Amino acid sequence: MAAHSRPASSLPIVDLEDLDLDALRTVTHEIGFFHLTGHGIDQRLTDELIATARTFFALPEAEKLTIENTHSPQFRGYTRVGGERTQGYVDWREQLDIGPERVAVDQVDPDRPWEVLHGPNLWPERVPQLRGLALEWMAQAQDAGLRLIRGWASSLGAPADFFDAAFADPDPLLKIARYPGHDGSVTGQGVGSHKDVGALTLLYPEATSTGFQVDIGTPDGGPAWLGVDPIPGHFLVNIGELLEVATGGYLRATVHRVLPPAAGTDRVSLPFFLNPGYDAELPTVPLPPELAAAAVGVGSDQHGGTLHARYGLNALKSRLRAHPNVTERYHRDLLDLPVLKG
Ligand SMILES: O=C(O)CCC(=O)C(=O)O
Ligand SMILES: [Fe+2]
Repeated sequence: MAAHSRPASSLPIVDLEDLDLDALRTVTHEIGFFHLTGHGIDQRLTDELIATARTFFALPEAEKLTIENTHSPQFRGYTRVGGERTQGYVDWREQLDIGPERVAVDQVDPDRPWEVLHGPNLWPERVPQLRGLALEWMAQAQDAGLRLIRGWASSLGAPADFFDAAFADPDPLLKIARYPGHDGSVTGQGVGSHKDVGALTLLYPEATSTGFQVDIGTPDGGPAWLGVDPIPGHFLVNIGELLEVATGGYLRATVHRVLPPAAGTDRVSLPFFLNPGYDAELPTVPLPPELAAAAVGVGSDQHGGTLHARYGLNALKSRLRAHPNVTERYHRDLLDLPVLKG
């Protein structure tokens, strides 16, 4: 446990229907996390997706492993409990990773190694309704995310469409995650502390779920974990490293983690990562002087490495680290690429 732990309390609420740009900018500068309402994502669809995800996770392990990500050079499909790493330590969750349905690239351009991430999803035959539900839900989440992106651009004094070109053909990622209850004997890590690597994350946690924590930091730079309880019907939103880079650190990509739920319970969540296309680079926002004065500069990733403005590099670096089994099987050659070492 971190030295500083605080009881669960609420983050500010942002209403996307009636967006207060000053409030949006301030909360993203100061905390980097908020609850979102007015998002327009159909609650019945969300509930149905969660229920269908639970049907999938309840399948026999052997059935789920028919779509294990070890069958996907694009890191799509199912990750078994214990199959993922954050900061080198094992995470205690199982998940399905879903991206845009694309054709795999035959001849990857060595200057654009992230092309290895383009490809098809792996869908469970036994739960055929998952595909349509997940893709429809992702489309709705993407609409909400793009409205937020325009809000941030406007709130920083740039034209609302400042980032639009980078999101013309985006590469979002939906993780459907389940954290099994755990008695702490193997690990205390549901998912370890990290910043998200894309532009922004819309997270839907089930209303009763516990264990999500945000590092709001102590004045002397130490960790201070704030437990965040879900508000029914709301999403939790945070920005990722790309928006931190694009604003010289004015907007904050904040470290967060999930603790395993108590033994005998579990937690299902839908983190949706809205990202530009892999090839795209987010343009740097020319901040007005009063905001530029408060920009702290860009931090490093959780390994002390460089944050990249080009999403493909950030994404590939994080996928290679998080899923060593897929990396080992298909992408050993990429580990030697100088651009991915930093
Ligand atoms: O499942 C959650 O609640 C959060 C997961 C998360 O932070 C992530 O996958 O990046
Ligand atoms: Fe995250």
